[in-house]
Amino acid sequence: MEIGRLMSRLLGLMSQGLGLREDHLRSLLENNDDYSAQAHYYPPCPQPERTLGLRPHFDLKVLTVLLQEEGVVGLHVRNQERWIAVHPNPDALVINLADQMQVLSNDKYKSVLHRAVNNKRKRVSFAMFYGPKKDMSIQPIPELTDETTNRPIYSPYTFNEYLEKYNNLQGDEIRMIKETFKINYDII
Ligand SMILES: O=C(O)CCC(=O)C(=O)O
Ligand SMILES: [Fe+2]
Repeated sequence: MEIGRLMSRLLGLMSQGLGLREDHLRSLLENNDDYSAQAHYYPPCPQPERTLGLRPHFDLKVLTVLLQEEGVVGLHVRNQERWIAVHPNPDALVINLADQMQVLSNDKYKSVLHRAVNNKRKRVSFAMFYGPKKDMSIQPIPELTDETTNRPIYSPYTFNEYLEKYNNLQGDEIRMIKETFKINYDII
């Protein structure tokens, strides 16, 4: 399956980027992984500046592969207090780094805050979310932490616990879930 090959390659490169063995993330997620997909249809909007297609969020899983329709810009990523438009490239997929990758990497990688804006014309995008099964335990990879300068930033949790917190949070604010699992070293 093509998407499986792409994931395997990405996980290999991301493991190397962390200074780990190439198969580290792959073997962590092997037999613990899960794919889901979502198609988005953003209808034509007469006053696009007055609404959002998707409000700012972090993706929940590990990595997201996004296919964007050509000719219309909708995806914005947050970078240094600004929104940057990600122009569709017919020969490229967009890969978004999601929350569980940030936690596994002990914040060496950062999940990306993003949103989708509307346009006067319709837009379609297709997202494939790659992540852990619900019962997988998530915690900073021990090889990336120590007891001095690289202390683990998050305590272990199951992906299901993360999802429950996500589902229980309401309101329009950006949902900051991983932050609730941060270890407070001041009170230990
Ligand atoms: O439509 C887009 O470009 C963004 C979709 C998205 O962020 C998501 O499905 O999580
Ligand atoms: Fe997203």
